[in-house]
Amino acid sequence: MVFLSGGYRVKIYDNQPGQASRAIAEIRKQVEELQEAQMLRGNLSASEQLSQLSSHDDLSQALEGAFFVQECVFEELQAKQAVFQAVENHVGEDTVLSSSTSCLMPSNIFSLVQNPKRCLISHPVNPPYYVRLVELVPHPATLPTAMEMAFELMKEVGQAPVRLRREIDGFALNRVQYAIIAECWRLVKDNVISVKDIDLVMSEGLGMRYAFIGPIETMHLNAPNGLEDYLGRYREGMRRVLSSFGPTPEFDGEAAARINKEICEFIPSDQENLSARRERRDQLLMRLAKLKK
Ligand SMILES: NC(=O)C1=CN([C@@H]2O[C@H](COP(=O)(O)OP(=O)(O)OC[C@H]3O[C@@H](n4cnc5c(N)ncnc54)[C@H](O)[C@@H]3O)[C@@H](O)[C@H]2O)C=CC1
Ligand SMILES: O=C(O)[C@@H](O)C(=O)[C@H](O)[C@@H](O)CO
Repeated sequence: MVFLSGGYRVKIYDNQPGQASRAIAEIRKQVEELQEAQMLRGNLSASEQLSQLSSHDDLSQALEGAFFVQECVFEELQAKQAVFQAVENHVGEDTVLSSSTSCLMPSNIFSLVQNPKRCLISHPVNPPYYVRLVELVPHPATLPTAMEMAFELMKEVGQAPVRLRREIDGFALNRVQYAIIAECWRLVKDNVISVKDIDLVMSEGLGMRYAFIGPIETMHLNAPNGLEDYLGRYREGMRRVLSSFGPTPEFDGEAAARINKEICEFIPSDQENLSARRERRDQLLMRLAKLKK
């Protein structure tokens, strides 16, 4: 949907028979609903965007003419390795091959690829149509031209790409996200705060600021004379609090059961309720994205 909004021809392949055509039906439904709600991205109408979309049960047909591949298969290393081995047989030397992986290292994913110079990670953030960040992470052999091409493509289709200078486990987004999750989990596990309230700490606290400015700029703006002033005021407190971070908590056992019970109390886990809350989330994210323009 993001690439369609940028006016590109998009060809979908899935190795489950019928899955790609089901995706087409779902995308058509969503694109038409977005246009109805005046939330459709890009300059083309829903019908113009959908005319650029096709599904294929044959991988070579799907790849014919492709200059960029966005792999989106299961988060399983062997599955991704097999996909890129197959894909490489049907594309030109210059076609950029990218993976959506959240956490698998590019040097592992592309380890079986003959020409890894054109391979990289382009990690979106769920839901990518409304959260525009894309992390571009190079394989050790990735050419700068491949990173540059992916960066320009993502900008062109309205995403917000960032570039990592080298691969690292979890990239940037999930390293930060998991550090936050670890401390939130610990505070709830240790009965310091409830699940609902720790989520409000983010959504009504840090998230309000981080929706517009990042952590470092927040520090810079939080003290009269900028970042150095902030560090002068809070360096000791930061050191003391950070030194209290114990080992990574276990995400299972009694704490997990209790936390799951609590979240299901304020977000009932019936599918209808979850779908309604996702729809509300997406509307708010789209309004926030428009506000930030
Ligand atoms: N959905 C999202 O918003 C985000 C997803 N990701 C990453 O994207 C990838 C996909 O995750 P989901 O979106 O949850 O998709 P999913 O796991 O729901 O679906 C994966 C699809 O890949 C297909 N597939 C599996 N093996 C295949 C093969 N060998 N050839 C062709 N198709 C194959 C399956 O039939 C299935 O339709 C994962 O690596 C995930 O970490 C990362 C960030 C955001
Ligand atoms: O929050 C995210 O989008 C990231 O942690 C991910 O990359 C995870 O894969 C997952 O949320 C994507 O569905």
